[in-house]
Amino acid sequence: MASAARSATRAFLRSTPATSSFRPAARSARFALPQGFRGSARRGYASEAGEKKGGSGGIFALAIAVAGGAGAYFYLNGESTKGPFVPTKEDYQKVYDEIAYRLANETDYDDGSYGPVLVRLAWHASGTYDKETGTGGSNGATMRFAPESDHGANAGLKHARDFLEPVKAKFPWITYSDLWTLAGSAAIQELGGPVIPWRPGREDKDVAACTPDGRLPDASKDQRHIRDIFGRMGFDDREMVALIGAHALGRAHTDRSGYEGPWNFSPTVFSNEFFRLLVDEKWNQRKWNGPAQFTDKTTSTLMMLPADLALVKDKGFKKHVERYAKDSDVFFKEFAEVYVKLLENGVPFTIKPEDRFVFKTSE
Ligand code: HEM
Repeated sequence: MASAARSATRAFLRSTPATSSFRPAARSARFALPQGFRGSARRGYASEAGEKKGGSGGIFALAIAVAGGAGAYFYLNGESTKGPFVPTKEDYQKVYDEIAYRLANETDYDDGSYGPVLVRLAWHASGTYDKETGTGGSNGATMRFAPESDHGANAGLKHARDFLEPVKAKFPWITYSDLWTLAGSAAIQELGGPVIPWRPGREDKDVAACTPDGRLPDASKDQRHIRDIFGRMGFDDREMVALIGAHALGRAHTDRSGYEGPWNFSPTVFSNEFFRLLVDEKWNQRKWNGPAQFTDKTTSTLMMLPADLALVKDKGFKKHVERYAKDSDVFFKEFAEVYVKLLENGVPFTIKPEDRFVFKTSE
């Protein structure tokens, strides 16, 4: 398990902040400049960022154009020998390392990790996809703008967006939509989950591309609603169940969704615990003033949403819940496949699926 997950879990169990681990790999990533950000190209970037121009080279950055899905920057700084900056897999690994570094060190949040809320950001950015119209999805990062940022379902995701701002500042060539999805993949890996192959190619869109409210699931609803919402994105029963298994991570917050509590005792470790508890535990309706939710009979400290319990009420869903509860390897494999699909729906990639990047998880 990655050290971020381990330290965050300790923090949750002891309710004390985890000591941050300082890894040499992450440390070098922190100070590394991406390929192409040296010499004149770097000056071009500095000038774009508003720093004072200097030297005799004249205008350093005449134009910056984002080329194609790869998010390549052209630095037309008067030195025609310099080509466009096209990020390589190694450049994206540096972005991954920076996110992993921040996850390991920014532990004064929730149960000790921003990982779960990053997974939710990537999901809500992607889960607006409509296969009929081709609208929504991760290609656009339109949650940067109101009204989408103010949609009830997106409450609390500013924490995740703000967490990633320093990463965007350090690697300005990456689009927000690539950054948010890469962060979702990185968080799954760093919290002990499966490898999530990833490819770049998303472009940021403007406010006009914001999706209408109501495309994300409503936790108070049942299996019919789940099939409507996830069917619209192109998922089948098995894929829907696997995806919702991400509720092994994180917790609900009264000031965000109105619900409260974690789904299991290790909310910063990716596991099949969500399914095991759905099958093995008895869930009673919680008596409180908040919205209808369920609590475990054994400790009364855990939580299930009405939509979570629909997964064991419905026969078509339940058989997958039981498969995943029994076999964590099967869950990890099928989750990885469907999370990749979620993050890629509607994106016009130029990179082929077989050339997806596999990022190295932190030691
Ligand atoms: C029927 C489908 C789903 C419903 C109704 C649902 C609903 C919710 C709700 C109400 C919360 C609590 C938000 C808060 O108060 O902070 C939440 C959290 C979360 N959801 Fe879902 N969700 C669904 C599917 C998914 C999927 C497909 C994923 C990822 C693949 C996911 C990942 C997460 C994560 C990681 C959290 C924890 C966030 C945190 O700790 O801040 N959910 N979800």
